[in-house]
Amino acid sequence: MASYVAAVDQGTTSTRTMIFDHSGNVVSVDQREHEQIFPKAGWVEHNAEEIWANTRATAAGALANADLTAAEIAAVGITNQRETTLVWDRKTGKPVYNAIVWQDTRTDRIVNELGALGGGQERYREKTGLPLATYFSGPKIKWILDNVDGARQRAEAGDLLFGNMDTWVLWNMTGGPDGGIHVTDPTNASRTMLMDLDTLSWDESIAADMGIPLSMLPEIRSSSEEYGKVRERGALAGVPIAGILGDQQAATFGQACLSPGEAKNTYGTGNFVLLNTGTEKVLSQNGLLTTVCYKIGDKDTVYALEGAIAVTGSLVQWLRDNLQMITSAAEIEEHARTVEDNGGAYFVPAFSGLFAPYWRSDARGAIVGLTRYVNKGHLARAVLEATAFQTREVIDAMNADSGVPLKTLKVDGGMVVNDLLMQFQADILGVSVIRPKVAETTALGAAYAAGLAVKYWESEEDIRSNWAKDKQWEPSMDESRREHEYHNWKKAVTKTFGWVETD
Ligand SMILES: Nc1ncnc2c1ncn2[C@@H]1O[C@H](COP(=O)(O)OP(=O)(O)O)[C@@H](O)[C@H]1O
Ligand SMILES: O=P(O)(O)OC[C@H](O)CO
Repeated sequence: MASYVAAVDQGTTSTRTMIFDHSGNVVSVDQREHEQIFPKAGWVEHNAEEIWANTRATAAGALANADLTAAEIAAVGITNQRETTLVWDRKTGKPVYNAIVWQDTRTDRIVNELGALGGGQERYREKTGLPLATYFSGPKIKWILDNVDGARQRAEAGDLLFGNMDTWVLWNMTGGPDGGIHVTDPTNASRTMLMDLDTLSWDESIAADMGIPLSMLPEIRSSSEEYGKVRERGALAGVPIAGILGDQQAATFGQACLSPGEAKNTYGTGNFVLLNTGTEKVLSQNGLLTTVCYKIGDKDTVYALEGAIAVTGSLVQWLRDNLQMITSAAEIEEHARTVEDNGGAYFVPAFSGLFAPYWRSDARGAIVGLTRYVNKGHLARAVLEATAFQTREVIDAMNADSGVPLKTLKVDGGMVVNDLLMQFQADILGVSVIRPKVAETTALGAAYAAGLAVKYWESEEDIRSNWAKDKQWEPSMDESRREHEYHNWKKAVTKTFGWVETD
């Protein structure tokens, strides 16, 4: 048996390949960022060919960094930014348009039109577990077919393929136009708004309403099984590709949230809280998504409730790149530490409208509570606090849906190195916040899915026993201040509603 398992993590801002050992420790990593393309206000795109080039480069880089060969890798898993939508030509492998990213709001009008059809919002919520929103893939596919010259005819003729980034990476890794396999898993498919959550198959009537030919949709397989082998020319040539999980579900798996009631929060470009609800599909009454958590081989499907928050770490990036107020993401903590509190300022980053629990596409960002007193330190604090307040809102919704208040929160992602944020998170939630030793839980989760399929790991118990705590933050804010701050935050949120006037 080969000694390691690899994972490709195709994220919103970068692509990395990581290699893990049997204890779940990181043996090697290679990472490349890709361009964020903003053609118009509210539009966000990626160049899919750049992403595929970065995938190839990081696979080779990760092997080289640890002086390994493909023969030492037992399996590779794929995890990815979810919902981001690509349509390409099956014969040439060329995308017909850039990938439309999950944060993109151009499908506003399409979403409103779909809501006006028979069944409206309720039909989508019951079948797919999702509210009608610009976030999901189906309306993005429709936009491409409606707006790219000739795309609809080519799709109807069977010449075009759709995929999220898992499918794009898998298809290319297994040969592209030369025998590439066109497959996805239920965690990704559950974010397209085209999959029936009970049957885990494409819903023909929803696809028909969106004008999407079924022939362009990938086959839905489980999250953990051998789909194919890496093509001979690839750095990982011959290695079985044996796991696919959307990145937030992968982090849930990598955090060993394997029993109902266990939850994690990933702090990346956005924040995503997932609560394992077991084999029961719970429909939220409080603005959360119902989604597939994972499906391991032919075992029963495990579901989750999800609080998806569009803008958290990307607000820090915005401060760095658009305002040049900081030169690195880490610098925000230094500024925030120059002051005791937010000075009365609250920053609601509704750049893509508001996701959970509001689902308001008419909201846009606002900073409220400004006076002459407010300085750079206060704003830095308000930026970090926005992440923690938004998390509190989705955890409150989860507690209301499940009826069982969360006692601890496992955290991971790029922002959890920020000590001030983690302490404020524990304070504003009133629960302990726990960071694991291996914070790369997304890639690790995909590696586990792949390693389980090839018997590199025996069972999910291995995942539990590999998990270890690094650091824990306990709440220290008094109750009245906590509730006062949270009240102000909720008031600030209402100020962003209705900014965009859609007809
Ligand atoms: N020290 C820090 N404090 C606050 N935010 C940070 C810090 N370091 C990184 N970030 C934020 O974390 C995000 C990157 O996290 P990552 O998990 O790599 O994101 P993704 O997987 O979404 O691409 C960026 O948006 C960045 O602004
Ligand atoms: O790539 P991330 O970590 O920003 O995650 C993006 C989510 O999957 C979007 O739903």
